[in-house]
Amino acid sequence: TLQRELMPKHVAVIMDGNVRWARQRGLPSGAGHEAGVKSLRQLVEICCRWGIKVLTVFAFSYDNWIRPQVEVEFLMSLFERVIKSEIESFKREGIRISVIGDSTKLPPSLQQLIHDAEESTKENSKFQFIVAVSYSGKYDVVQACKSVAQKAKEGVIELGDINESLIEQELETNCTEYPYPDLLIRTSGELRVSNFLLWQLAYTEFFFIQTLWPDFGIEDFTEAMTSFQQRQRRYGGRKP
Ligand SMILES: CC(C)CCOP(=O)(O)OP(=O)(O)O
Ligand SMILES: [Mg+2]
Repeated sequence: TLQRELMPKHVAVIMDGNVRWARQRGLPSGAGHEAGVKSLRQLVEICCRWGIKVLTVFAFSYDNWIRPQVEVEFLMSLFERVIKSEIESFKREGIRISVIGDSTKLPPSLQQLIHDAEESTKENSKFQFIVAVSYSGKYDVVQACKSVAQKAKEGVIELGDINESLIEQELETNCTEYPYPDLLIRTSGELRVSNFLLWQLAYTEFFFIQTLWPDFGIEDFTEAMTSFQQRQRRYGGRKP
């Protein structure tokens, strides 16, 4: 059984398999994404109940912009619908929502919705829900380095000042006090990171599961948690 004191602080999830789930049922891709929203809402509830502090989900990769326009437009409208339908319950449940990624590519109405949702929940400290939308792990590192380079150019810092924490402060995960996921879960059997968080995953435990995201439920999450709680994290050290 799971032990509360061994719960991870920060869980990251690559929600994958929505389209395969839909195809298996002879449904359009949108039906898979709609079903995926239910899995996500359920996971947020469980994380809150189990005392996890941060959940980061990969909702739309910067590389997903190459998908068929009809699917991209469906996803953009789905994100709007979900924020509108969930924002009040997030406020009630003390959930802070943060969005990371290149928001400039999002429809202006979605950008506005995200801004308002972040503003109206930024004081909530019980649980932080980070949604990566139009996000690229490599670009996150690039923009952080650019900020540091700018400070060096302005003479605000010396080259000798540049270290890991200076760069980490500029990463898009600087919106949370727990920027490093303890556990990364990827569904649907794919065994890759797909340009999600990169720097932040340096010492993250990985858990891969065949379940397609729309089918992911408390049994799957319990399996991931059980596996995580059995891990010995040595951060480069060796077995005693
Ligand atoms: C946008 C993203 C969360 C959707 C994840 O599922 P997917 O569209 O990659 O589905 P498939 O891997 O089954 O093609
Ligand atoms: Mg996929």
